[in-house]
Amino acid sequence: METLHISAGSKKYPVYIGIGAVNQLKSFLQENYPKLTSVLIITDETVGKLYLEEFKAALNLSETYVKVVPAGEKAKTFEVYHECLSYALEKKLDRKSLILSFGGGAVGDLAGFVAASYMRGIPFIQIPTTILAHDSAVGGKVAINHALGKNMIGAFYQPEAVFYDLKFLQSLPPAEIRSGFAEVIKHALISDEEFYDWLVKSVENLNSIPNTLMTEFLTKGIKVKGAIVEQDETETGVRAYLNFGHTLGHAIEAEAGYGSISHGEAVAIGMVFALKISMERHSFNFNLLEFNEWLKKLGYVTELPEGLSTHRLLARMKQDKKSVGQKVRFVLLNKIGSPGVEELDDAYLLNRLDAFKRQGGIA
Ligand SMILES: NC(=O)c1ccc[n+]([C@@H]2O[C@H](COP(=O)([O-])OP(=O)(O)OC[C@H]3O[C@@H](n4cnc5c(N)ncnc54)[C@H](O)[C@@H]3O)[C@@H](O)[C@H]2O)c1
Ligand SMILES: O=C(O)C(=O)C[C@@H](O)[C@H](O)[C@H](O)COP(=O)(O)O
Ligand SMILES: [Zn+2]
Repeated sequence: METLHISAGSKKYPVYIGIGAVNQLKSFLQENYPKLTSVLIITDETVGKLYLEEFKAALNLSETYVKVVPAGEKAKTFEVYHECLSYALEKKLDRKSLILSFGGGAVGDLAGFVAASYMRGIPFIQIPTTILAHDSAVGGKVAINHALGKNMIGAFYQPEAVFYDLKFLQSLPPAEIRSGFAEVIKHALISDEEFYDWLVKSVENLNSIPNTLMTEFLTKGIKVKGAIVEQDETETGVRAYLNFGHTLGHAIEAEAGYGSISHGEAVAIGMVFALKISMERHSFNFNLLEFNEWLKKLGYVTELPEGLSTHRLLARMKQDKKSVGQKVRFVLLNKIGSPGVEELDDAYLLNRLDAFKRQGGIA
């Protein structure tokens, strides 16, 4: 079992990683919340069916309520958010209650935002169940989507702890493994060449990742994320680097319709595009062709989904949270491990998007 510590602003919290991590949750609650009045587990239909009974039995607490939300991006809506708040009020949760977010990134983002806003904030704990959530469970970005943009309504609100039990990952379908692994690639690309080279060398397919390898790249990824969050909790500077691949990625998710392409798969396309621009604008010596081939071998699509308008994608990118005065600000790399944020001109971006679309990616 590995334990990391994140210090974000005023909050310092542990991240427990490993098979069986969740078995420590009950004693953590007993030690740290002696006056706990009730617990609300927020989970989704899929995770609930697979693991809720086992999870509740391991917790074995009185005054435990459960809210099951739809799986995937359907959880990150105003309606579901409202339902969770109503449920918490009906069950009389108070400021000594605690929310347990049990699921992937969508559940974590939703449950965290419920916790952040219920009675102006009650504590919550992340119990991630996807590879992707090595990213989303750490760092305190919590949010729901708006038709006009991804994660547009939310807060920075840190969890009390993260219990990352890797046994849950065994039931992930291939598409979710792929989605989550994209954020691992992102963490490698923005942090250091050694991590990136090791990752490319070690991961030749996503079908049967040995536990030791999985633990190693997830732990490395969390370390990269934690180090950045510790420097800049609320994204006034370097935290934007964690958005590498996301400016186009989020635009694709919103344009295609939330949930019709997974977050990680959209980010993978966004990273290919961002790398291409990085190479055009900087003397960045990177083997993009090889990267693109590696992604394809792992099962990623590396071109824009069919039917998306580049004008509309640009309009979405102008609405991105990093934008200032409707000027698109893009995370680019000077080299692996050396990201920066650059303002890009609309006409230039549209031209590059059109070429990316026309050529079917980088080819
Ligand atoms: N807050 C952040 O910093 C941050 C970082 C990255 C991504 N995100 C957000 O996270 C979301 C994507 O995360 P995700 O892919 O984990 O989301 P998710 O919660 O939608 O999970 C993906 C799918 O896998 C299923 N699932 C979850 N755990 C499972 C398991 N153990 N076995 C089988 N199926 C399982 C879910 O039911 C769902 O259908 C996006 O909304 C994205 O915007 C947030
Ligand atoms: O933690 C961050 O900061 C990130 O940007 C991590 C991203 O992987 C994640 O998808 C995040 O939710 C995107 O943030 P947003 O502010 O662009 O919505
Ligand atoms: Zn992301």
